[in-house]
Amino acid sequence: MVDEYQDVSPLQQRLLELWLGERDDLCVVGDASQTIYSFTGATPDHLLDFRTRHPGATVVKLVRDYRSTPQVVHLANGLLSQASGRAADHRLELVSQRDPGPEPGYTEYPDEPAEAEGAARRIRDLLDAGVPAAEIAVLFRTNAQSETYEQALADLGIPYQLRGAERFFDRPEVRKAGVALRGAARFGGNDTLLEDAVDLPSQVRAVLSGEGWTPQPPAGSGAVRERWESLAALVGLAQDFAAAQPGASLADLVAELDERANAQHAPTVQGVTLASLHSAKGLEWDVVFLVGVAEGMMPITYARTDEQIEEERRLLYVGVTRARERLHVSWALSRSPGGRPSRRPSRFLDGLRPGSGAAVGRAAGGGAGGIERGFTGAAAGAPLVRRRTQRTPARCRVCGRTLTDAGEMKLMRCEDCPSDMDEGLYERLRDWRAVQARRAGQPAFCVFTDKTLMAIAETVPEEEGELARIPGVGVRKFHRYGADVLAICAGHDVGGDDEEG
Ligand SMILES: Nc1ncnc2c1ncn2[C@@H]1O[C@H](COP(=O)(O)OP(=O)(O)OP(=O)(O)O)[C@@H](O)[C@H]1O
Repeated sequence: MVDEYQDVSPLQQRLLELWLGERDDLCVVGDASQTIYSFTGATPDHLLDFRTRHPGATVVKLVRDYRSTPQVVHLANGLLSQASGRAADHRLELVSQRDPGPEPGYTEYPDEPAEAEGAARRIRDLLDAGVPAAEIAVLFRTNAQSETYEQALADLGIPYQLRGAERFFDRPEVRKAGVALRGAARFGGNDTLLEDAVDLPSQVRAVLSGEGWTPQPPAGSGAVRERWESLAALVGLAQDFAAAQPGASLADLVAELDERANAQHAPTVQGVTLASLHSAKGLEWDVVFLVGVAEGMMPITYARTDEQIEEERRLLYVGVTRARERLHVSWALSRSPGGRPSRRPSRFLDGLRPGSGAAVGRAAGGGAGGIERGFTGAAAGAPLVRRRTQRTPARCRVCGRTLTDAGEMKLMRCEDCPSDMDEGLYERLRDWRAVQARRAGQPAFCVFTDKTLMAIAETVPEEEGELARIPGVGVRKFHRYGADVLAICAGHDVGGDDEEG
C-alpha cells in the first residue's frame, strides 16, 4: 500500500518494483493535483500511468470530501479549474459532505509585519473564543517567512510550534550569523569588514556576506536557497530595526536579536502550528491562515516554466484543502513598513477572491463579503504607534536635542538631562517586573529594560496611546503588559504576589 503516490521519485518507484517482484498485490493512493515535490525528481506519471502498467487494476475515484466545508471545497475546486498540464487533466471536482461554514476571508495588509500581526490578533481572538491552539495553523511558502510569524505570535503570548523546520533563531545559519554579528559588534570600528559600511544595514550586509549572503538570491530552490532566505530575513530585520531606531548600533541590533530569540523561546505546551505548505501535506486543522499569498511568493519568483507555475498552484491547492472550517487568505503590498506598495495578490486568486477580475477557467464565484484591509496599531482600534513605523527623529523631552543613542532614545531624554522620575513608581514597576519575569521564566530585561521602566516612571502614562509611544514598549509588550503598567501608573495594586501556576 503506497500513500501520496503522486509524489514518488524514480528511486522509490524502483524500490517498490523490487519489493513487488511478479506479484500484483498492490494498492496506491494519490492525487495528481497535489503533486508538490517535482523539484526532488518526483512525478505523478507513476500514478497516472498505473492503469497502463497494471491493466487489471480497479480505479476508485474518491470525490467525496469529508474534511472541509462546501465553502472551502468550492475555493479548492475553483483553483484547480484554472490549472493546466497533465495533472490537471486528471483533476476531480470534490463534493463536500459537511455542513456549510463561513466563506474564506481575504485580507490585504500594507506590509508583512502588519500581516503577521493581523493574523496573530485573529488567532488570539480564536483562542479567547475557545478554539484549541492545536486546531489552528499558519501556512507559508518558505521557511524564512516563519520569523515574522514567530515574533508576531510571541508578541501576543501565543504558543506555537514549527513543523518541518527549526525555529528561526535555532537554525544553524542563523546561529552562525548571530555569532558573526556579535563578534563584529564587539570589534566595532576595528573590524576591517566594516570599514566601508556607512550604516547599520550595510554593516549587517558586510558581516553576513562572510556567511554566504549575496545581494541576489542563488539560483534554484533547495537547501542553499533556504539558507540564503534565512540570512536575507536577518538583513531585512536589520533594515526595519534601523528605520525604527535611527542611530542604533550593531550592538543594539544584537541585543534586539537576543530579545527576539528569548521571546520566541518561551516553552510551548500545545501551540498553533507554523508550517511551510510543503510540510503541511496530509495534515488538517479547523482554522488555516494562508499567508503571503502575493505574486513573488505564490508563485515564488524562481518558478519560471509553465510546469513550475502549475506546481505552485498545486501547492496553494494543498494549502486550501488543509482547512476544515475556516480559511483566512492574506497578502501584503510591501515587505517592510513604509515600503513601496508594489506587490499584488497572487494571480491564482484571480476570479476567485472578491473584487478580482474574471478567471480564465470557471470562477468559483459565490461568497458574500469582500477583501478586508488589514491595518495595525491605531487603525485597527488599538492605540498603538508601532516602533517599526516610527519615522520622526527622537528628541530629548527636557532640552529638545535630537537623540541618536539607543539608550537615550529609550529614556526619551539625554542621559545627563535631569530626571523627573517618580522614584516610588519606578520601584513598584521593578517589583512587578520581577514577578512577571519569574512567571515567564525569563530574565527581567525581557519584560522591560531598566531604561524603559525609567521612561515609564518619568512619563507616568495615563492612557494607552501614551504608553505605546514609549520606546521599548513594542506591540507584544503593550498587549501583554499594557493594562498592568497603566494600572500601576494610576496607583492601583495589580497583585504583584507571585502565586504559583
Ligand atoms: N467516510 C468518512 N466519513 C467521515 N469522515 C471521513 C470519512 N473518510 C474520511 N473522513 C475524514 O475526512 C478527513 C480527510 O480524510 P483523509 O485524511 O483520509 O483524506 P486524504 O484523502 O488522505 O486527504 P489529503 O490527501 O488531502 O491529505 C479526515 O478528517 C477523515 O477523518
